[in-house]
Amino acid sequence: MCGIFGIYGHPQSALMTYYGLYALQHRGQESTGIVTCEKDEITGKARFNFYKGIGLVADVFKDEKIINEYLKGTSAIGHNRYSTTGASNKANIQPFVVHYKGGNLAIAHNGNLTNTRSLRNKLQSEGTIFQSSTDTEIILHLIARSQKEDQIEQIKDALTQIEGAYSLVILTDNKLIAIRDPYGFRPLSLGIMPDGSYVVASETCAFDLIGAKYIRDVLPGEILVIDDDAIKTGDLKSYWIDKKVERCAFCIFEFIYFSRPDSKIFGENVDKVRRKLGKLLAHEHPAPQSTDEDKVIVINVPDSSNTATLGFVTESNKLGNNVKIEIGLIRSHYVGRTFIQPQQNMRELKVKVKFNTVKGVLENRRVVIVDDSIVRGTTSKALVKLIKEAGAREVHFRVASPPIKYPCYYGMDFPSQEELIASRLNGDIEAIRKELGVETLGYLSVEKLLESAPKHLNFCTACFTGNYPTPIEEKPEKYEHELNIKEATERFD
Ligand SMILES: O=P(O)(O)OC[C@H]1O[C@H](OP(=O)(O)OP(=O)(O)O)[C@H](O)[C@@H]1O
Ligand SMILES: NC(=O)CC[C@H](N)C(=O)O
Ligand code: SF4
Ligand SMILES: [Mg+2]
Repeated sequence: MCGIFGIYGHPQSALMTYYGLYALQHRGQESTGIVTCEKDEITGKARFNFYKGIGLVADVFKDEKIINEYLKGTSAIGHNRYSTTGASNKANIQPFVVHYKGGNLAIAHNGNLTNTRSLRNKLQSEGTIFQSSTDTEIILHLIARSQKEDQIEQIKDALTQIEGAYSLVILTDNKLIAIRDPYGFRPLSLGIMPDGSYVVASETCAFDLIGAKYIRDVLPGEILVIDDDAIKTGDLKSYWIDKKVERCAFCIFEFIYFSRPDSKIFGENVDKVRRKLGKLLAHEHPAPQSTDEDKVIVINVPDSSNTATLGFVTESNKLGNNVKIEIGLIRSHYVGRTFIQPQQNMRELKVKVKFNTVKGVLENRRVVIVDDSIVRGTTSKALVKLIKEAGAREVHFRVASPPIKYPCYYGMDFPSQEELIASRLNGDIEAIRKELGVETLGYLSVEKLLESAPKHLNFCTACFTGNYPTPIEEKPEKYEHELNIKEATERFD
């Protein structure tokens, strides 16, 4: 996950970044930060200002003075973090800002590197001092140590050494650079503001909020440079990462869960794909048959399964099973996404705090509940319990994605394989059904998942299939670079 944003050539770059990050809040809720580049009026020299904190965008930047007075400058980058390498602590808040032989440099990363261990060991043995326990910091050291003269060449040099998933925004004294790894795991889009300044963001919903127009995606393997020249001429320069890959591997989970339905990613509307997931789920695992006296009700798990539920219901009715869509769960909007909370004990509590049932709707009914995914099973188990307690006669669970059996090493903080319910129970659907305590359970197949997404694209499906598109010999672990694992993991208790 993680939300990244960048803007170049705008008088209110910090404010636009604030709004951009606000729209991307769903991608990371642990910490946030903004870096701006300000030109000194007299010397013309660039100065970087930054402000970062633990928490949500609106909380960290609560004091308006930070955006309006302190974070001056016409270019900026920002980051919302959902940690995948390194604890959820202050030292790991992005963007990272450094000063090196090429001037100021700031970086924000969405994704996860798969060769962090070997690179970090190598750099450390050569004397490098690390300030954080993230994978992202490695990129900075590799840029700074490059022997190349030209800054873009230094960046290219660094990128050929890293492996895994990375969508990046880099801010320098005179450029905004947007990068996507050659596999294109994570999305990154380019847009233009009405005043001609350029923006890049993880998802296009950030453009809608600030009035930017979507131009195109940053392409897999592309290093897109936006500078004063680009603003004047409209001619953006592209460079390419020197690494050939057999095929792209766009993260299909972006369509299932990560991205907002009002975004366009990988050139496709998320809403459209999500509806199709629901539609095909209705074909593969129909709701139990309704009768006129006993209509089956279908409920969504707000908000991430809303669109798939619509698809499921519309298709069920088309197929002749007259089900009724209902709002049976009410979500408190003051609780964050439970799944991205770092600690298990807090996650369970938050499911209860987050959802309540509408008893009048559920009482004595046969209920189909549609969710986008089951990871550990924490949410689903708790929800089934709540729905049964509300008096439902039967509960049928439908999942708009296949069973998650393998860990993700590319920017999704899936738990260890033992914690994944589908892996723990060896993919035995009947055993999962029993554990959830439902009458029937149906997951979408990998085949239908791929049918829902644009056919001409190549996707990563590793968490469902175990087919990792890149080498993963190192099997990176989130906390392996912490000096004090206990302290690092208990911070949110
Ligand atoms: O099996 P689990 O480990 O419980 O995780 C699966 C749940 O996590 C996500 O929801 P989450 O509540 O995190 O966020 P959302 O509100 O965006 O759906 C997802 O939509 C599932 O409901
Ligand atoms: N999910 C992400 O994109 C995280 C970015 C980076 N790997 C970090 O942990 O900070
Ligand atoms: S393993 Fe799953 S979540 Fe990770 S990049 Fe691949 S499809 Fe996305
Ligand atoms: Mg959910």
